[in-house]
Amino acid sequence: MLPEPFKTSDNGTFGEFTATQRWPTIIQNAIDDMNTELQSQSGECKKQGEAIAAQLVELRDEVAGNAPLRPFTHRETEIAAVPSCFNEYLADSRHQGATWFNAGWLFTEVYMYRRMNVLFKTHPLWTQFDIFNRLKQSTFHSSLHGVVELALRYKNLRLQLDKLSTQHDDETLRILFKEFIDISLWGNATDLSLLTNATLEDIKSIQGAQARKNAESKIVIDDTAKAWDALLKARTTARVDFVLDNSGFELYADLMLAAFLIHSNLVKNCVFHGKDIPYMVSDTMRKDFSALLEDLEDTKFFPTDDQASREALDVFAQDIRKLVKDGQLEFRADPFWTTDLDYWNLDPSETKYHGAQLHSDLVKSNLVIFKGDLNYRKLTGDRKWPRTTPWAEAIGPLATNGITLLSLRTCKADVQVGLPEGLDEKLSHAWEKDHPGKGSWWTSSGKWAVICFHSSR
Ligand SMILES: O=P(O)(O)OC[C@@]1(O)O[C@H](CO)[C@@H](O)[C@@H]1O
Ligand SMILES: [Mg+2]
Ligand SMILES: [Mn+2]
Repeated sequence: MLPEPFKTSDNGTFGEFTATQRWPTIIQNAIDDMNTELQSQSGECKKQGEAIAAQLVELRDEVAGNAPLRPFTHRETEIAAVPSCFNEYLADSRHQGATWFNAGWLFTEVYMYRRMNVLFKTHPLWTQFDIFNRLKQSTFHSSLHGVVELALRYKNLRLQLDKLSTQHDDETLRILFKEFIDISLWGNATDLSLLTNATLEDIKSIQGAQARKNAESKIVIDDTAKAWDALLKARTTARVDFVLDNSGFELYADLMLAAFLIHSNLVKNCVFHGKDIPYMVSDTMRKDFSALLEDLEDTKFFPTDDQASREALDVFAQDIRKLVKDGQLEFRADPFWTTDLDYWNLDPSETKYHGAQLHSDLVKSNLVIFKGDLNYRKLTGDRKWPRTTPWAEAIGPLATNGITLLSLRTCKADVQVGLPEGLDEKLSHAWEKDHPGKGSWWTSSGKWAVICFHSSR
């Protein structure tokens, strides 16, 4: 018998907190950004925008008032191309009486972003407007320091990668792989000290290893070595896929990892899977991918009077553009990724919303990297598994249907599996000290991470 998915009505859970406290705030932030945007609009555009803002207020009140979850109307479905999986869920006998604060957390959260998108798609002058764009861009802009630091490191390493791959210095490549995985995992410039413009010897040295140990202590499950072995087996012609999470620095770190894999001749090409609508506030759309490259080359967006830094940013952006032009890096955005379907549907059995299509393509990949917490929730069905449940059990059909996967997850939700006996109790006890009654929320704090691999080949 499968455990139930987490619900927004589960007392004392982070999911309940997210629904009741964070969702109204997220919508209010969107209303505020809309009102800011409207100050520079006029005429019909302003009129439509004001209508959207008013409907966002209604949506906020609907959520805050714990209203029933309504199906999308025929008109909304037609104009906004809403996949019918949402209405199917709401029509399902098991989900009758669903309200915002009493329904599946995963479904309701994804449904909320779809409800917001419908408001824009049903106003002709606003169909392509990303209400989260201002926030995405300002967040990336404020990460200038980490962006420049990483660009300098990369430029330094880039020169040495050719040598490493011809010398077959796999040990150094393995260490660098781990570095780039860690940076992609945390999606920010946490611990760049290991990639200072030190020589490779330094990185291999004792203090490099010590600094790495410190960063590693927060990674409570680490299958990096298994992913490394999978790449070594497929080296020089491997394909690696990234099911993306956030735009901005996290996407930048993912691009760094992809460039490292390709230029170290381990991997031939990478496929990035983004979102087709604005989603979870910060998730990556095609336009965010293009904007990131433009931002790197924009002296106003990333001002630096340091010539070396300026050059490092330009070199990286040009390197990525070349990989795209040469077909070694591809960006796709299948509608499946923004449905409420969990990833047990990445399987031949799911033939309505592209699950089967994506599965037949992803089995050709040597490694599918799923980034972030929401993807982890979808891999495990966001279910109330005991936290020691084996990873292979929690990912259901993905354990046997031929996809080789790696989840790089910073822990930001209630669901957690794969822990050794006793660890949850230990970390809950520690977290309880500063968070009375919320000890189990250590898995929702973003302070710990897991790197979970599985291959059925
Ligand atoms: O996928 P990400 O960006 O790592 O995290 C997504 C997230 O912030 O949103 C949901 C709660 O609103 C949770 O899955 C998680 O906290
Ligand atoms: Mg994330
Ligand atoms: Mn995200």
